[in-house]
Amino acid sequence: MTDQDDVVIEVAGATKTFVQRRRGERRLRRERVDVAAVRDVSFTVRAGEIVGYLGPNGAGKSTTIKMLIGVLTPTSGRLRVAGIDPARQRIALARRIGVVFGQRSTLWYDLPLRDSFALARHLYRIPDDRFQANLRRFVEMLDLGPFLDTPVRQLSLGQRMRGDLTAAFLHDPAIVYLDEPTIGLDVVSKAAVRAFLAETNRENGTTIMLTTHDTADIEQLCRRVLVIDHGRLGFDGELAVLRERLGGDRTLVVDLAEPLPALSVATPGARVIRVDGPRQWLAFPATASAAPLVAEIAARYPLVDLSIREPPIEEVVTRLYTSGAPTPRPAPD
Ligand SMILES: Nc1ncnc2c1ncn2[C@@H]1O[C@H](COP(=O)(O)OP(=O)(O)OP(=O)(O)O)[C@@H](O)[C@H]1O
Repeated sequence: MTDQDDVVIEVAGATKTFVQRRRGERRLRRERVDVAAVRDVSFTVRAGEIVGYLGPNGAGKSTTIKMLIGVLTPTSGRLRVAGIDPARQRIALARRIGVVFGQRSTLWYDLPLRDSFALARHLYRIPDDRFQANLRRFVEMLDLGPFLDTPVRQLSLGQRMRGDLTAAFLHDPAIVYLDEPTIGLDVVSKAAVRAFLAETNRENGTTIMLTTHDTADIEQLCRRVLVIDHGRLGFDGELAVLRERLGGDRTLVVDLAEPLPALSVATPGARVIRVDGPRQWLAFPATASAAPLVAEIAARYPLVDLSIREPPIEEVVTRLYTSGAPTPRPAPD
């Protein structure tokens, strides 16, 4: 199998321009304004990847996903999902994909959860053995047993989201798009959603594209991220690379044999930022190796233990959005 055979999502030079009507300068009449929501975006996703699709509000994330599921037709460019042109063969594509929008439910509000699943089975013509096996597994993983007979409108947001996830995965889709799947959930539900996504990706090889503003989702699920801003793809690569490029400082935490005043270190860019008894925190550039700093401290002070902390991903993403788009980088091979 060649690398190309593995590609399940292909976006080549996709552009989507909306016409918006705005009041003109002299407020006499509304003017037509072209808004390029997505501009010349290209990327590919391989089978089995979990990709985080990030960007500030209005960046073009939803527009991209809507083109990928065939709801919007691109103004120009080419999209292929599982070999299918989404806008032209939306129905054929529906069998291959699942979609979860955190803010909107695909479940039937007046029906018990179980009936929404039965409808999905009917709609997607899921073979009975497959349906039963998937349902059993997902209900167990997401702890949905106690709610199966509850009408959806009586479910909490977290219970409803777990129901939506089940509905999206029941027909064994090859690709699932999730738009803010953990928005508004408590920590327990967030953890359940993330564990479910990680497991279905691992066990079923489901390709997952995840739009989120929750940096813990990214941290825990996505090795690769795409960052879009003002409709343009600004970064495509590993989260670790993004962090390295924009991360600012890492922190070396050292435990000394005794409490000491702030250590005086000569390693360029390193400085003590906090002292608490025998423990001290030293910031040093994320792009630098920790080795010289560790060696210096070990040689000059009674070092007992150490650990290195990466900059929080929140900080990295904020930096990315506020610093302008970094140099585009081709998708990793
Ligand atoms: N149907 C539409 N008609 C006109 N303009 C639109 C339409 N849909 C989106 N836009 C515009 O396109 C741009 C991108 O919107 P999009 O919804 O794709 O952003 P987003 O990255 O998903 O944002 P958010 O994080 O807020 O959901 C915005 O400027 C938005 O106003």
